Amino acid sequence: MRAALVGVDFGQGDFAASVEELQLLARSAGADPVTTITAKRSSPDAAYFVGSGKADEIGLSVLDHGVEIVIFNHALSPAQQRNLEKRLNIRVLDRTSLILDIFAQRAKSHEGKLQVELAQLQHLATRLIRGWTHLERQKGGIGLRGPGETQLETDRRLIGERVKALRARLDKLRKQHETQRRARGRSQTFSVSLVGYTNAGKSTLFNAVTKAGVYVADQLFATLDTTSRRVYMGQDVGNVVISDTVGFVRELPHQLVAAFRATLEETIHADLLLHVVDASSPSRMEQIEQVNLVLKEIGADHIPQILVWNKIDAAGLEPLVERNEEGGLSRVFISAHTGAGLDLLRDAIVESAKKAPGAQHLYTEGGGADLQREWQDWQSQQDQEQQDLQDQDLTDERDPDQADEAGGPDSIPTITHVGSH
Ligand SMILES: Nc1nc2c(ncn2[C@@H]2O[C@H](COP(=O)(O)OP(=O)(O)OP(=O)(O)O)[C@@H](O)[C@H]2O)c(=O)[nH]1
Ligand SMILES: [Mg+2]
Repeated sequence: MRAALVGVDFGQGDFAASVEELQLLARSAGADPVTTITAKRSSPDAAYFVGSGKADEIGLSVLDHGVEIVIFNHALSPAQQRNLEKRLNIRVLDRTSLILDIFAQRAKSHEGKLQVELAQLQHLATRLIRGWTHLERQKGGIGLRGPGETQLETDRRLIGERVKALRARLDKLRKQHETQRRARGRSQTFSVSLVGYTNAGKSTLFNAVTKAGVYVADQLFATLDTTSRRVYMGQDVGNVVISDTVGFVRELPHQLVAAFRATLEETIHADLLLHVVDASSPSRMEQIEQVNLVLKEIGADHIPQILVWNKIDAAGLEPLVERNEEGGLSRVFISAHTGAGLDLLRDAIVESAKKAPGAQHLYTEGGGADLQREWQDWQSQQDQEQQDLQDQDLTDERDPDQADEAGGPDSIPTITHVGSH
């Protein structure tokens, strides 16, 4: 499906990287991005997110490139999405729906599928407005219409019921997990979760570490999900359970974070987080921040964390262990690909396991001088970019053409895409 991508630069973070990431996301969802339209604004336009002039520019681009779908790199309000679809006469997808769609395609387990459906319905519920014609057409369908109820109320009620049922089932699964976790006696086994931005190299590292262990249990724990493995870490520590997890992206939809809480349970209950970072990515600092935001959201921000600077082969760095002023581990430089530094990482895991529980060595509590400098540089760079944007004369016109909020029959929200697959 030929797609036009739209990114608006608000002067926050690395805009080019963010647009590049949208291209990856679009491709992951099965779209073929044929053109990218960018704009610079200080704040979103209420009616179209971009200004109406920009919207028309997108419209021309759609015609020029035979585009079938327009994908925004932002969360659009239901009204903005509707107005854009009306003006451009084409399906418009926002970033949240795009990510939800990728998750829907990837979800393999029963639980994963339930979680995605829940997230999709919750997202859909916010854009439910009058004129949901495909249900309208089935009007009179059995049980679809209660007496005196409008279609909208019926739709809301149906979604609400489904959401409730999904929540109940997920809750039950969560309790089962909890029981299993207790039965495993996880207090005896030190558990490590690999977390990090998508594409940081978590799975590569997971494979490298589980193979690199002196002893690797081939067999997967039935009670863990398929991405957890037991690795023998030597006499002092014994077995350690290592889990690979779902990657994070910036602006991970809130519904998705909530729905995936159960999947991320291994992360919440881990004794140590290896926060894997793509050291060769120019936006690594921003990615670290985004991952930490999600960790906070799922209540895993209190867990000791070691930053794993991965892909040093691509970044031109050497294997290294960096410590904070108190001598705690803060950063380990490795390449999951070449295997460089994996021995250092294994030592770091062993050291953490020996110190646990209690030893907090969150990099946020210091880190080496180099890391601190890197943070400061990045932050002042962010400040500067923000300042530059404010200094500019932003004359993107405001749009008075606020479309009717109630919506007529032609302002139908796009729901085919977010239905379950
Ligand atoms: N050059 C280099 N590439 C690496 C290294 N580690 C991983 N990669 C590459 O980075 C890409 C992403 O690796 P994955 O292991 O799938 O990343 P991930 O973090 O599991 O990604 P998600 O599952 O999408 O969150 C792959 O193309 C890997 O081959 C490394 O140390 N050096
Ligand atoms: Mg992975």
